[in-house]
Amino acid sequence: MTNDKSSSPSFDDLRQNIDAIDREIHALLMRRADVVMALGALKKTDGGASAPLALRPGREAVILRKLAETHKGPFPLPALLGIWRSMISAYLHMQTPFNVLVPQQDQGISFGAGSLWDLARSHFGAAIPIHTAASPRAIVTALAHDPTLLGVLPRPTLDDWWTTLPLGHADRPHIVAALPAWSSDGPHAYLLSRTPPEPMGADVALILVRGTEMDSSVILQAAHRAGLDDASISAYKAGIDGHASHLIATRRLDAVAGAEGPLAAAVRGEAGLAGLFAEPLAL
Ligand SMILES: C=C(O[C@@H]1C=C(C(=O)O)C=C[C@H]1O)C(=O)O
Repeated sequence: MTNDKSSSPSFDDLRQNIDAIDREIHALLMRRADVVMALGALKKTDGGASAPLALRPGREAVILRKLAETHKGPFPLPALLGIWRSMISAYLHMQTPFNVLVPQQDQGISFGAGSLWDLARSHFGAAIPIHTAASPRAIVTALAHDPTLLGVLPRPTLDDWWTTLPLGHADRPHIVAALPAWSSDGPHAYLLSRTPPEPMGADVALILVRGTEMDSSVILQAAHRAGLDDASISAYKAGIDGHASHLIATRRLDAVAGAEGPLAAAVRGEAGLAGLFAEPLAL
């Protein structure tokens, strides 16, 4: 028989199947919420680490990387990663509420091909509040005053906000992630947070050097002498006041702390870690 009901499930059978799976997914999401909240409570009591933000950008990057490595089958990996990004942001917001700032993009001001708002929305998902700020620099200032804010900033070659990052004390805005989390052509934007940056496995460290040295090759030579053998200048800005800022990228995280002294000496200025980010996944 060709229309044997037992061998080919009906529309109803299949839809009931989907409903049962959806109930399981929902129950698992609620279970994950309980665990995340327990973790959030632990973060508040453990060693007095009552950070205003529970954000762990390194852990988030590791979760996505593992997902990309183990995924098989026809369901599109970007869709899967998008679900996880949205999920992680919502859980983070349950632990410690936060707001995201993106710079306003008026007509004529462009921070790259896409809009930073769209980039932020797809990174954080539907549930996270996003607001505009007057400028990228205004976001750096806002974060310095409010540790529950996150900022999505344009690439450093498109705007000089990075020259104003404070250096020195630990509780200051850092670059903690690159957006989007997966990309065929590298970062389009950086995520700024007061959360201290943490290594996550496939990282790029960014060192900000501010001083009087205008020649980037002098800075690079100093970086190489300091052990940053792969260092490259990722952005450069000369001021009208005879001062220049350089942003140096390196994967030598082990050498970063020691490099700051020699770099500061080379520019007769200051040098410090501007942040760390996980390389976007190249799918
Ligand atoms: C759950 C945690 O807190 C946040 C939420 C995460 C998640 O939902 O997986 C991951 C990292 C953190 O940003 C954690 O620290 O593990």
